[in-house]
Amino acid sequence: MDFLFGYQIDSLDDPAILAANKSLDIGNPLFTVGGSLITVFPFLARVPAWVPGAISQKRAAEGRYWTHEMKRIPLEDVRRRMDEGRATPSLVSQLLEKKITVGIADEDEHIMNNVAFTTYGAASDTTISVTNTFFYAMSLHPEVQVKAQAEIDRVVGTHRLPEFTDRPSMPYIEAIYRELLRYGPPVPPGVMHTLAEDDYYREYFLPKGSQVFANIWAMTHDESVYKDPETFNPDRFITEDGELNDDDRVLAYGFGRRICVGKHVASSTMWITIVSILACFNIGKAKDEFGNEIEVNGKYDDDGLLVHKQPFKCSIVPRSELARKLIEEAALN
Ligand code: HEM
Repeated sequence: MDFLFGYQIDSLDDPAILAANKSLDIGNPLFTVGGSLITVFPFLARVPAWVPGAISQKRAAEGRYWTHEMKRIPLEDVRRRMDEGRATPSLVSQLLEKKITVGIADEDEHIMNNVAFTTYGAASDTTISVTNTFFYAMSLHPEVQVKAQAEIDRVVGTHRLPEFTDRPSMPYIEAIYRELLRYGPPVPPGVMHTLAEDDYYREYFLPKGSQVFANIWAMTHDESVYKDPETFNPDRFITEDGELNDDDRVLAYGFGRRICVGKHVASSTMWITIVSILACFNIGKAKDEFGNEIEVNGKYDDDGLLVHKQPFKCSIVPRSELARKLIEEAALN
């Protein structure tokens, strides 16, 4: 929101975040085949919302309201701050600036507003889902952390935080990134595509206009490609010589011309998150008041499009005094 609108979020109760969550919670299930009969029988979309049983229309109307709010709140905020001369640079503020100085078409403004909102919707839940899977996987796999931290200490040392220039020298961290997106793709069924022309899949004829899903989950859990697919194992991406193998497809970003346009941002965000956290913290199982380890809840919530880890307890402690200082310095900067 900062990058898009210069909108500062101080709490999860922020009205823009509440509106975004409502919009996505209502909208995501409608997006999937099982989520609404309309996706199976498109003619049902013509049934008015007042008809008894037209649940999807009512949900769609509710979703439209929250989507409108999700766009209105940060947009009005950036306009107000520009009027008061205290807007920070952002995608939308730059466009509105341009509108005042050289003028832009209403259509362009409309597009930019929708791009900013779509980007938020597409970027937030996916990145958060992978981050939660990361904490989950680390709580269960101390041996992965030991290897990762040995690599970080060898390449970065212990007196600074990792930087993007370190990325090529860290095959094991790269393998963790790849394995996270293989093990827990945030959009397991992929996003529905519509065929632009007639096609065949094996002996099946698929007429133009058919809606198809490329099942990301099935591909990333295909036993013939990924042995023991339910196990979190970054080493599957490492060769015997300790180098990265050539499986750099990251299927979790989808396919074709509608492939995730944010995949490079996502890759950088996930990489710096993984490496910075592992540089500074040890993650493990939480303990109860008697010192016994609390089992980690392995379940995910699934709205038919996106999956999110259910809440679980874990322990997150600084690796050392030096790490604590690095964290404090980073927080102050
Ligand atoms: C780990 C993080 C992410 C994952 C796993 C992910 C995954 C996906 C997937 C599966 C699609 C649908 C692709 C298809 O139709 O085949 C998609 C679309 C999209 N993603 Fe991402 N995404 C992530 C992060 C982001 C970020 C950070 C941004 C923006 C900065 C973003 C922006 C978009 C947009 C705008 C689309 C729609 C593209 C279109 O329909 O043409 N995503 N993403």
